[in-house]
Amino acid sequence: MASKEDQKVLIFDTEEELSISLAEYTAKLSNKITSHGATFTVVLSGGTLIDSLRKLVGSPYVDSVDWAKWHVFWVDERVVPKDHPDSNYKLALDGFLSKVPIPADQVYAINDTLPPEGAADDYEACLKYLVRTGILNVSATSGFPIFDLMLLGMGPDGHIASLFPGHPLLNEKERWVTYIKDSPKPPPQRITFTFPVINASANIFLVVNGAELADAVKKALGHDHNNSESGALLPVQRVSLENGEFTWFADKDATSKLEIK
Ligand SMILES: O=C(O)[C@H](O)[C@@H](O)[C@H](O)[C@H](O)COP(=O)(O)O
Repeated sequence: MASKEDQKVLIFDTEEELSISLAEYTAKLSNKITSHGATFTVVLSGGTLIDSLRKLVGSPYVDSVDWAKWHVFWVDERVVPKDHPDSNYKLALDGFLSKVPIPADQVYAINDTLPPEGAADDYEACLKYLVRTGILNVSATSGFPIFDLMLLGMGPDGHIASLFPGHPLLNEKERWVTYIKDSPKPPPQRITFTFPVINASANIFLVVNGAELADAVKKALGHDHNNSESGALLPVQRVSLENGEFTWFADKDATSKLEIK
């Protein structure tokens, strides 16, 4: 295990071992929260994250989790029909949600009949309604919603959610949910949580697998992470939890350029 001041980095020899640990950590966190009767609010990413969650829907974890208390959201979503191959909702339904008994009305997909602007407004309104009804807590300091767990992936350019390097959205300070129409990662039209919401999370598990992420991991976690000479921060480096725990789940390939002390 390595660590940067406020982050924990778990490094695994194989992706298989990573996925087992991810299931174990997720189930443990869920049980810790739901055993007190509370709901468990979980935010999913797209991409390979859903495959990394595969052990959670198998024994022993699938039987230990109180799925009835889960409320599921997306940190970003492509603005396509929910049955489209590019939909993060479809990806999660096929690979995860269809295998566990989370009540359908506790799974919050975007309104796929709206354009990006409307879909972002609608999703933000949904979150604000859930704050009013007590499903979501808000930070007393920032006023942004606090999710119990965000399960994130990262791109080779260090993007998380649909927050890409150099994009003005990185600086959004007011909105909870916004939209992008020129995503460098196809498809171009998406909605995404903003950094104030991501940074209000109680827990982030960031899953990084594969050698193609090694440069971004080195920049984010390496000893020159202050980037004094290597330019602007990567989006992943803008994760700075107000009052939460940020844990990296990384395989050996993704951390191959780190000098582990
Ligand atoms: O909608 C998306 O595309 C994801 O939310 C995105 O942020 C993803 O997590 C990263 O691009 C990593 O994707 P991979 O896991 O497929 O590498």
